[in-house]
Amino acid sequence: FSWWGGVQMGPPDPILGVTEAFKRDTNPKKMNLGVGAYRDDKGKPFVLSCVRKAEALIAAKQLDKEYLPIGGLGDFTKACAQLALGANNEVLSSGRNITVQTISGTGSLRIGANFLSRFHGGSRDVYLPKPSWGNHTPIFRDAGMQLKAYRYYDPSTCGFDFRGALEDISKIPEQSVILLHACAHNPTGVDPKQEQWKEISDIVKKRNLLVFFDMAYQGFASGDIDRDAWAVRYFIEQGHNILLSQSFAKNMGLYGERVGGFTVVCKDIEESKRVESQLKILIRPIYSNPPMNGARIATTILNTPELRLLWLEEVHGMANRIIKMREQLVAGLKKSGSSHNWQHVIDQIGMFCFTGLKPEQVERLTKEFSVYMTKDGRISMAGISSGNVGYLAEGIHAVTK
Ligand SMILES: Cc1ncc(COP(=O)(O)O)c(CNOCC(=O)O)c1O
Repeated sequence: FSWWGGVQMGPPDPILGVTEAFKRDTNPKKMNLGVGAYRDDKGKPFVLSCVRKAEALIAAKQLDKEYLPIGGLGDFTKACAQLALGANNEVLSSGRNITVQTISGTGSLRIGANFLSRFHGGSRDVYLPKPSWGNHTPIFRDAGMQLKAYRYYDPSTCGFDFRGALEDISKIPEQSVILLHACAHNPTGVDPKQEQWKEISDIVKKRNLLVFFDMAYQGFASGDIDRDAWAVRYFIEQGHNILLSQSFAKNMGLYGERVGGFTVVCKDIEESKRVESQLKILIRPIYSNPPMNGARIATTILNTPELRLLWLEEVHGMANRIIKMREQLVAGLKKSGSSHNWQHVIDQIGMFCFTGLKPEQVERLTKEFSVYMTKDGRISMAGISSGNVGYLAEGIHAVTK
């Protein structure tokens, strides 16, 4: 007897599906520009040496395996909030934030979505940039929120549709939730300039919107942790009591360790205690308490001066390699004879580049050159190395000339 005759075969995840197709390709020149995970210049996954050193320090302590509290490792949540807000941020000294350890950035977004669904009386509507990270939609939808969108990417310039964004945001009903990518927008790599963030902050305040910042790439975008957190800190300074999700997947390379944090900035410490109590009640029946290993690694790095310094060098190094690949790809396109304007490849920031390739051009690039990427023309810059950037430039030129 079948219990599950009614279960349909679901579509493969658009991002992870690309990797499956890549694996099946036998072309030795094949390139996987799909998944957003950093690779070094040899195309290999990269474990930061500050992580290895932290692991050795932790192992030497012979710590026990007792449960963490529901909200996670206390030293981690403190260091996580300090990293995002800056150590001497008024929010931290007045204790009006509550930060819980989550199952990486996805877990943080989902806890935030569930919290909104249960406690935000304002509106069920969450406004995402158009486009946004593919997983944002099912995360909020499955938590019972309604998804709406505001203009963000301008295909005609492969840049930021600032006017369109302001126009749409100025029409968002009061007390709706607006999701903002703090830096390194996924999938476009397009970030507002600081002057534009200031106007966005003003209009968001005028519309009395609840801000949910997703900061999955702090330090990985520009190479500077303070610069990448500028928008988050500016909005808080302007009086927005934000929600914030953080991930250490990319900036510490802790992908599979699932290290993240969720922060609610409250009116005062009394409110933060009430919110904390409800976050614990929400988390307990989902996974009870979070995994300790990755949180211990991140905390050891952040709180050990020489490891923190080493981390800052290594995250700067990762960002720099990506920026260099952007420059080399554009140089390669010019050398291949392309007459298009590829400036957006250099102007965009973070793991991804929205090339502007049309689906049929993506199709040809895959068929004729075994270059794999998502249909929207997004490429993960991390998949490019000094060894294959020339080949990629030839391929993109061939399908766009
Ligand atoms: C904007 C954003 N938020 C949150 C996350 C959450 O990441 P994690 O749950 O791994 O911390 C990610 C990770 N993206 O995954 C790479 C890809 O799109 O191919 C992200 O891009």
